[in-house]
Amino acid sequence: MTAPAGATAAATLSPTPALQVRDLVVRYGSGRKARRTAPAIDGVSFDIAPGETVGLVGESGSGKSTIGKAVLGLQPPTSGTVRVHGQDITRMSLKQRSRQVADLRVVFQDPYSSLNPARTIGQTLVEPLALMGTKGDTAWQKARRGLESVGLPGEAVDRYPSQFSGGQRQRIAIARALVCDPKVVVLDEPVSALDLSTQAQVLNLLADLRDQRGLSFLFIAHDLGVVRFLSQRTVVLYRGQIMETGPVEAVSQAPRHPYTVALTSAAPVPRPAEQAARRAAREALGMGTAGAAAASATGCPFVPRCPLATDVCAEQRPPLRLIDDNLTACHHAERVPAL
Ligand SMILES: Nc1ncnc2c1ncn2[C@@H]1O[C@H](COP(=O)(O)OP(=O)(O)OP(=O)(O)O)[C@@H](O)[C@H]1O
Repeated sequence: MTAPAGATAAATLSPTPALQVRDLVVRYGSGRKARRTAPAIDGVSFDIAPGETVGLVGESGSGKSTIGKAVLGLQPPTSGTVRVHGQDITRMSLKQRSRQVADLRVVFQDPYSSLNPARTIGQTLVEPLALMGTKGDTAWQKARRGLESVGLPGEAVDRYPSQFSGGQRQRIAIARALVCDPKVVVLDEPVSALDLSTQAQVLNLLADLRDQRGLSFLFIAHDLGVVRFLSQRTVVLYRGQIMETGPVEAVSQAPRHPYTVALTSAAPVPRPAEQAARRAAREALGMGTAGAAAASATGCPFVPRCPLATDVCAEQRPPLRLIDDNLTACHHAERVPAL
């Protein structure tokens, strides 16, 4: 596999991906100002195979949600393509997508704002079905079965969102996403608004539904631990570019890129000694308080994190070079001492 130039690295390529993102560039705004600012997404490519879950991780502002929005048609890409089962959906309007692309659905982060409080659960579930041409009793039966498939009683169709807990609302949001039998679901931080025990229940439910139905998930999350639970592969994003991709265990346990190491070290850990070691690792990479100041002074996200880099790069983008097919890194990265 040959990765495109720059920071782009295509994840595993399957012959008929459920979702294919190619050379995606997204710039916010318009006109000269937009052209002068760095793109929010800068040449991202990855595939998701049928039945596969790919975890998209990165710190806040790295561009995870922008990729999710571009895939869902909520943010038009500046260039690049998004294909669902081979169908190029990049230039379709939202209306066209909702009618033609039954294969693609989303679960958002916040179960409190993603459900309309004025509608019953049943009305919320039959709406996407009606758009696809399923109406009347058939739609209501599907809605009841949809609720049962996420562990809620079918009679809940007559109730309102305010009558449910956060975890139950997220189950309803999952039922709404799955009621049209999609093949690909974008999960945009689906458990980050939930408490820990509810997170585990919802993750288990998602894993079961994926395995029963052969679903493909693009699973967006900050938390590598959460990603590890559900995903087969991980894509690590930083400043709109892919830094590292690979099997989830390899990326979590033996990250090859300094940014992934730092991201792993940001995940909460239970033991104080381990926490202290990880904090030291983050400082060594310049991702602690001191490093953040240096990074913002130069605009280069990697060189200030490399303890050996005294000849600080003045480039606005990281001086990336290809180490192998799946990995790009700062030219100083290999000199960062092993942690
Ligand atoms: N509507 C917008 N207009 C202009 N810039 C935006 C807009 N939405 C996002 N951005 C910028 O695009 C970049 C990527 O943002 P995005 O929300 O995709 O990141 P993220 O990784 O999802 O962050 P978080 O985890 O905090 O949600 C950021 O620099 C952000 O400021």
